[in-house]
Amino acid sequence: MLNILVIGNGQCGNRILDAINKEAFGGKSKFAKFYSQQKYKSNVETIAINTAMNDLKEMRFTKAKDRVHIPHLHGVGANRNVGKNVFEENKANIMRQIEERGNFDIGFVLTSASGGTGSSFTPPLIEELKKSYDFPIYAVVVLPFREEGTLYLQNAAFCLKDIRDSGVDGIILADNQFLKQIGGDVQSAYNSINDMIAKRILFLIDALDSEMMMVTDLGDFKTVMSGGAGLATIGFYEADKGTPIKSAIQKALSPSGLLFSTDVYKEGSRAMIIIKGDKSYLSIDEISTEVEKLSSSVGHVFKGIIVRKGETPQVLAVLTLEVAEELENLYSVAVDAIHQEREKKTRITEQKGVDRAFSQIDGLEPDY
Ligand SMILES: Nc1nc2c(ncn2[C@@H]2O[C@H](COP(=O)(O)OP(=O)(O)OP(=O)(O)O)[C@@H](O)[C@H]2O)c(=O)[nH]1
Repeated sequence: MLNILVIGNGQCGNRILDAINKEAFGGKSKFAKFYSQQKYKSNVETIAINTAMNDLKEMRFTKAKDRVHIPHLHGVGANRNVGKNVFEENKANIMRQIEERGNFDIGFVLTSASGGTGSSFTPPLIEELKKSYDFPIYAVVVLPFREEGTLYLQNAAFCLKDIRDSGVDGIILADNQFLKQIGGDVQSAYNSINDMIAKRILFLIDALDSEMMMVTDLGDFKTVMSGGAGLATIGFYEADKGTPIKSAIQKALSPSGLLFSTDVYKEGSRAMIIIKGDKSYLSIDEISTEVEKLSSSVGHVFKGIIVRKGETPQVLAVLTLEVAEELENLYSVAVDAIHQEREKKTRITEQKGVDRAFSQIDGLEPDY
């Protein structure tokens, strides 16, 4: 049995964590609190960390003892410098909360790259965890909608770089911009994206702790995640009875299955494909053909098969990337945003526009 730590930082991280708990407890919020029986055999400890009390209160499937409030106004207002200081001041408390949960085989830290709390807490938290423990830690990082504004874009660029420098064992990317194809209003898009991420992480956890016909284990996952440029994404597809397994694998690797925009055949570096379902669906020939197709373009592909009686097939693909064109696009937009913010600041200090307006009444008194 694996011991797994999942930490959700900031609003986005908290919500994805809540989606994981929802899925793990079978979606029964009322009962989950009382009968804390997870569906999965791994021991999964979840911790939500936030400066905003309201974000923590909003969680419906995460136990109160798993919600850690770090008092600082109602959040850090997308300011990563403030966030880093708040983390530093509260570091001992946060690390103690984690230490109390015991030791782990693997950890995940979930966050958005672009807000204040999650994006500034995650890099130093991972750094601290890496100093204190020797289990691998993976960051699951949500990139912003590109139209969310200059501050979010610049945060995303610096946050990702900070996470990469933190000693993290790999970064799994999910991109709101790419996933907004799901459609609907913002709240339902968030919920669907969070459910997508939760489902993939829980499948992975389940797979790493399962008896497989063809085995992939934590060691293989670590090898995949250490490939490429330290960046990865996850694809998933749940097929119905009539779908041939080769189409299910193709769909998991296609834009509709992935969390981040990439052509896996061009940008992939290493991969792990895990297929789960009743053995009547699992044609070894079809699986081998698809896996060979992928390995001929990306290099090494680990393959795992979990036989589950009566279940329709599901496919999970973890892919590390050698290059990520979409990330380069994001950085070029972020660089424009940083320049825009800087120019605005210079203009304000040079012109002192508002001060100039006020100075016109210097020395005057109202006359009634
Ligand atoms: N996928 C997804 N993205 C979210 C969700 N909530 C917020 N975001 C995205 O996260 C970014 C904002 O970060 P938050 O996580 O809200 O910020 P925070 O870490 O709580 O930081 P502060 O509120 O500034 O203290 C934006 O890019 C949002 O689009 C969510 O539930 N799901």
